[in-house]
Amino acid sequence: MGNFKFLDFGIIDVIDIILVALLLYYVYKLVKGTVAINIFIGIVIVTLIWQLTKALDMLLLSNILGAFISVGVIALIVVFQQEIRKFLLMIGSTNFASRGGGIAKRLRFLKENQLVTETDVDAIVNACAKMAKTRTGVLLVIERNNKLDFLRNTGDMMNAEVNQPILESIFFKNSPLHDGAALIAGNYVVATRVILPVSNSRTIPSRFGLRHRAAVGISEKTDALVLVVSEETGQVSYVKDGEFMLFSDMEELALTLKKDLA
Ligand SMILES: Nc1ncnc2c1ncn2[C@@H]1O[C@H](COP(=O)(O)OP(=O)(O)OP(=O)(O)O)[C@@H](O)[C@H]1O
Repeated sequence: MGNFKFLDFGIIDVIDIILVALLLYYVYKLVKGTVAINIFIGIVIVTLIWQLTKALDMLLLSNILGAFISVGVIALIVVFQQEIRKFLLMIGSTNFASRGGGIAKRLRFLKENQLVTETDVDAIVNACAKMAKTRTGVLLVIERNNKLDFLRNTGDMMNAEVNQPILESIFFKNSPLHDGAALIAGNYVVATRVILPVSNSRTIPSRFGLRHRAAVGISEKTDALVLVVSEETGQVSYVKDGEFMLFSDMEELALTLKKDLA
């Protein structure tokens, strides 16, 4: 019976399993669509085999796998440094720092079933719609809980209240500011010509170039929302958590943005 001690189940074991499942789910969400997903799946398989060999008392194999896994922790930190960074950012800024203020913010801005946000979403969406018609390339990053100060230094600081003409003049083809991304925090354009990290994700269709890859890149690393207008097709895309959404209905886009910013 000694061999089947692991079958004794208590409430703590159930909680333990649920927490590990949650942890695995969030790690999976972080690495989904990146090359790290294959490494993650490999680690899960090796760990399962290791646990199985331990349970079956296969000493030699379990010792070899155990040694491999303990050394592998250092390799993991190197391989997953981007994901670990995003995970810590998520824990540090999304959950604790903003929750208290979040409820007050929601109450303050939720009027008669209308979502009112600090950021002038209508000005942003109208500007994108107009620039889509004129095939003007746009890359707009909207800050949420994760601070994007590390990006501001890559471009030029600005402090202009968000409105449609300002956005149109930033991305106007002959404007010296049109290259790179513009960064919005609150209701201010805080930087232009910002260089974003480019995503290596293999799920991005090859017809999308660097502008779109940069949009996915920053949304994978932070909780920022990104709007892209393609210079080639005039297509408006909304990027969140590394996922692309193509929008042709601007009212629907405005509503989605307001919900995500509320
Ligand atoms: N890492 C980056 N950070 C910020 N902006 C970038 C980055 N990479 C490219 N861009 C912007 O995207 C422009 C080039 O876009 P490119 O044509 O490669 O992308 P695309 O996704 O095909 O977009 P489009 O459909 O508009 O052509 C650059 O001129 C620059 O303004």
